[in-house]
Amino acid sequence: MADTILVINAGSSSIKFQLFAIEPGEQLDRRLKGQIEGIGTRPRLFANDANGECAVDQSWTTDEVSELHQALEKLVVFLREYVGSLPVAIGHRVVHGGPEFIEPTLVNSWILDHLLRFVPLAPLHQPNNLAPIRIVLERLPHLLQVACFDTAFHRHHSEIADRYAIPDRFYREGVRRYGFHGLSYEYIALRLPLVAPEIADDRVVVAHLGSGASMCALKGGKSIESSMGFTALDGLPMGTRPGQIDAGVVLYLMNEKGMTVKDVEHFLYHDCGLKGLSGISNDVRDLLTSVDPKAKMALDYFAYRIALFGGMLATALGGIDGLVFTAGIGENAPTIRQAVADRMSCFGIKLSEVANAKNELCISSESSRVTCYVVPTDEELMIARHTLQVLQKHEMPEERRA
Ligand SMILES: Nc1ncnc2c1ncn2[C@@H]1O[C@H](COP(=O)(O)OP(=O)(O)O)[C@@H](O)[C@H]1O
Ligand SMILES: CC(=O)OP(=O)(O)O
Ligand SMILES: [Mg+2]
Repeated sequence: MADTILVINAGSSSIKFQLFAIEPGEQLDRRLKGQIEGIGTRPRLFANDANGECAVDQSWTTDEVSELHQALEKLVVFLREYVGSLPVAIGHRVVHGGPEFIEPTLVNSWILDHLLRFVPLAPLHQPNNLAPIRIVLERLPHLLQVACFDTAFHRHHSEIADRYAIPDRFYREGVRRYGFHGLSYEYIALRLPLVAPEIADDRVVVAHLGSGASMCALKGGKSIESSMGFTALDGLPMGTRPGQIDAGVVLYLMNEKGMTVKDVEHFLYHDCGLKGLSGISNDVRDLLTSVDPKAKMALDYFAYRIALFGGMLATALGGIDGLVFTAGIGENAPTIRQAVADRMSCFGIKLSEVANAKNELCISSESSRVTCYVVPTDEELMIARHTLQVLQKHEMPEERRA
């Protein structure tokens, strides 16, 4: 079998993974795609092979797999049996790279310790992103591991976009508007010339709507502004996170409600967003099928905020030529896309009802001034590409390195 790259995207309750073979001509060929989901609730490992056939579908009790480490053990057992050989490298999604990590980086224990410093800035993601790296470093120290950062794609924002209106010393120590979902936006930016060439070089707003949700302003394929900031709490409302919120609310919770810092952190990451607003669920599928008026209100609120941020990003771009929807909700929920488009009709956005209902690639109507697309994202493929590039540099003799 060809050399392989394993990609791990370890989230708050799931580990997504993909295995790519490195074919001649440095082509990446997907061999496996799967996840362990429901860690701590209904743990289940499933994966499909390159033909979309089921490679594994296995469930455990919560006693057997109650947390990420146990899920990783199960994944290793499966990969060892199914694949046999070790990958030549593992690429990891790491949500926060802080001010320094602006490109994919080969990890050693020094780098890992450095990345641990960003745990407070991404408490829902960073510990889980780093846990598999630590385990592999301990057990297989010679296996190359590459960290690919969600923040990196946004690190070339202008200073004005990167700042908060707080004293400069905080900016210098790293209190900046980083932005996230960069691997997804980078993938979309690379797809646009292939699937939407007429807007790829222009002013495009991309809405990554998944469990975490954000929007990005792309100018000529480069990120110039994001709805997210210092942490992945800012911007759009999400499954369990509120998005933009007056800092005064946090002060109120602490001063008037006696909540501790930890209470507030838990509240903002786990109890707010669509879940808090609806009191029903954080999952858009549940809200779309619910007849409860609160579900409708939460979805209206979601679409309203997406449209508001769309307007903000269009201003940053000096206009808007394209609107792209991606990730779990963006790719699969026509009703949400329609509600966003209706609220953004002042920009000349008009969807084709038929194309939108079918989740087609181009969903705008002929009369729309802005071309609208649904472009499925692939953060794992982006990570595999980065990992391969780092691998190539690493393996090249010193004198041939750029
Ligand atoms: N068919 C669908 N219709 C509406 N929403 C969906 C559908 N499928 C998935 N989703 C939404 O997508 C979310 C997950 O998106 P995803 O991009 O996989 O997020 P993440 O990678 O952050 O876990 C789910 O929580 C659900 O709300
Ligand atoms: C950064 C972020 O919110 O990621 P996710 O969508 O995976 O939760
Ligand atoms: Mg995600």
